[in-house]
Order: sequence, then C-alpha cells, then structure tokens
Amino acid sequence: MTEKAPRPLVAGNWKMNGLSSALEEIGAIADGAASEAAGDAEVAICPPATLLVLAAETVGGAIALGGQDCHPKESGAHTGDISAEMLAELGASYIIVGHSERRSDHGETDALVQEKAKAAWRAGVVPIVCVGETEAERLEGKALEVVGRQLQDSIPGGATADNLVVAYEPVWAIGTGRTPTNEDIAEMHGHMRKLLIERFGANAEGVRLLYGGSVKPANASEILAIADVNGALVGGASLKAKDFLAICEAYA
Ligand SMILES: O=C[C@H](O)COP(=O)(O)O
Repeated sequence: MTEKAPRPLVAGNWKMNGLSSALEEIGAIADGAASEAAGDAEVAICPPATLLVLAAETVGGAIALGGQDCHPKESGAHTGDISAEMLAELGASYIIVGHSERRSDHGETDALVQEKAKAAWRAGVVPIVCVGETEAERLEGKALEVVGRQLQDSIPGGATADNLVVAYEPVWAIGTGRTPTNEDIAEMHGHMRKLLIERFGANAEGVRLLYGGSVKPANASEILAIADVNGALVGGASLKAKDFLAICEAYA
C-alpha cells in the first residue's frame, strides 16, 4: 500500500443498459451514497450518454457522473460519435476510455485510447483508462507485460493524481463471475503503481487504481482491501442500487 492512499472511487459502468425508467435506480444510488452507511468513497455512475442530462437532474450533484467513451476530436464529421466536450456539458466529470469492450468491439488501439484520454483532458474531464489482459495472455504468463505496455501506450504524458484514474480489468473476469486471486490483483496493482511512479514521479502514488471484473457485494470488501486497489469499476452489479451501494459500503 502506498503511504499517500487517495480517496477511493467506486464507479458504475452501465454499458448499453438503461432507459429513462432506470433513473429510479440512479436516484436511489444518489440517495444511498449521501448516507453515512455508504462510507467514504467517491461514487460515480457512467450511464449511457442518452441518460446523462436526466441523470444529472436526478442526482443533483450527490454523486459524480461519467461518459463511457468519447471521440478524440472536439467536433466534426463523425456520425454517431460524441465528444468529450459534449459529455462535459452534460455533467460528466469522468470518461471511461479504452474499455476492453471498445477495444474488442471497435478495434480500439492503445494509440487511439491515448488520444481519447487527451480529449478528456482538453474538456476538463478525468479519463478512466482501462487496461487488462485476456485469459490467454494470463495463462501464457504475460499479464504484467501486456498491462505494462497498455499503460505506457494508452496514458498520455502529463498524467497526475488529479487528472487520471486507471482501471485494471482482466478481460476474462468481466461479466463472468470469475476474479483473479487476491495475490494476482495485488501483484498487478503494485506493478501498475511502480510503472506510473517511474514515469510520472511520486505524484503518481495518488493516482487511483480501480479493480474491475465481477465485483459483487459478496467479494467487494475483500478485493477493495487489497494494497493499491483504490476503488472499483463495477458493471453488472452497478445496475441495481441495492447491490451497488452494498459495494460502496466496503469503505464504510
Ligand atoms: O466496466 C466494468 C467492467 O467491465 C466490469 O463488468 P462486471 O462488473 O459486469 O464484470
């Protein structure tokens, strides 16, 4: 564990889930996050972009909101895309970039992810840069190497504790109910911390390193207590306020 442990962040990634009827859950998350039981972590929800305006009205600043992706450019002829500035205007203070589903569904490279992280900075938003190995890469003993390379190539120069969040999400743990061992998570997070400090200096001790991949109420306390795990990026279990708040309570 680093000496300057940052305030943890528990962020929910709703992926392509949620119509306006889901605002009730977002409201319940905001209400619950404001209560003492929810603990000390910063809480954020990254709903589909279509819900951001309504979500901002619903939560009234009680929790943070984020986008799930952005285009590197501020504006232009990019049909179907959304810019970091647009997300910022809708109330996003975080943008997830480089999620493995974007990398696999849309062929996103580390270089593109880096451009998206820069776009977030340009818009005054903190990127949550996602990295993580596939199961084959882990079985081949390459997990540390792969994630190290993704970190190096996906994060722009100039990262600080205030402008960057990193999420380690082993691809094989996402939505599967499987998680790495606590030792493997500790090893990876320690490795990422070391690499970030080598590149960005001591300030990187404060960069929040989230773990993501099948985080549930039942395993949250154990995972979130691991050294250099400064929060979670939660998929499925963030869709229901009861489950998501139970995860946040790991920091109570
Ligand atoms: O961004 C979130 C992750 O992909 C984790 O998803 P999950 O909690 O459903 O495994």
